[in-house]
Amino acid sequence: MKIGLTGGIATGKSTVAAMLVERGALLVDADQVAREVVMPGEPALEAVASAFGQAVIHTDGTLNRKALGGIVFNNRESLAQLESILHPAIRNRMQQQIRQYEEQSQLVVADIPLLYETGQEGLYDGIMVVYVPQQLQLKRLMERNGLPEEEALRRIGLQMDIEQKRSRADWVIDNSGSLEETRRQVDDFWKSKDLP
Ligand SMILES: CC(C)(COP(=O)(O)OP(=O)(O)OC[C@H]1O[C@@H](n2cnc3c(N)ncnc32)[C@H](O)[C@@H]1O)[C@@H](O)C(=O)NCCC(=O)NCCS
Ligand SMILES: Nc1ncnc2c1ncn2[C@@H]1O[C@H](COP(=O)(O)OP(=O)(O)OP(=O)(O)O)[C@@H](O)[C@H]1O
Repeated sequence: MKIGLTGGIATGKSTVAAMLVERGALLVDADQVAREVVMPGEPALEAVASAFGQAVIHTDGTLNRKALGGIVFNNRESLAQLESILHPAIRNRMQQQIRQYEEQSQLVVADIPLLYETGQEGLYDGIMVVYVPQQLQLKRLMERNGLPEEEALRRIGLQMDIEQKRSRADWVIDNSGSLEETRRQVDDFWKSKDLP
């Protein structure tokens, strides 16, 4: 079985993914794959450099993620342009990894922040949404990334509303309580699927 794992920025996808991995799932992480496709020598990095200029490339040839984030998270058109370069490469690489992992584990989890935004529900047997109310999402994002409220709200606003994601989910993990409470819900999911 392969499931998609999503939620909003800082709602706890990585936290829940780690719990699923502890129980034996194999994980494919879109944020990590997004880093792999822009390693030096990759065609996507060349395309990013042509589109955004040398200011987004460090002198050692690696991507300056902070500089690029500063551009695209403040300008929707630039973000759309970056996505049109990266998303096909990310999606291809993820599907390859998922096919390999399916031979090795009964549960493959694909952690994809923009799963609904990019219409990928149909690729999975079901979708798990990691949910916290927006106020708590804002608080955790500000604390983790050291962002001022205005900037954190802007980043949240770039994604589909978390309530909407929750209502579309096959399984909801409510991560607004303690980590123990979250782990209990992950365990319940595991048992409900008769996983080993
Ligand atoms: C702009 C980049 C270089 C900034 O890198 P940085 O290391 O600062 O952030 P990181 O990649 O860890 O992302 C942090 C969070 O930002 C959010 N985010 C990232 N990309 C996007 C996007 N296109 N739209 C909305 N939110 C996004 C996600 O919730 C993500 O978990 C990077 O986010 C990127 O390459 N984004 C485009 C690729 C993409 O869409 N990735 C999302 C997974 S499909
Ligand atoms: N149940 C919880 N209680 C308290 N803090 C939590 C809980 N779950 C997660 N956190 C904290 O909230 C922050 C966001 O969690 P996490 O990094 O797992 O989210 P994410 O959805 O993977 O984020 P992103 O979209 O940015 O990749 C982290 O600092 C994490 O330590």
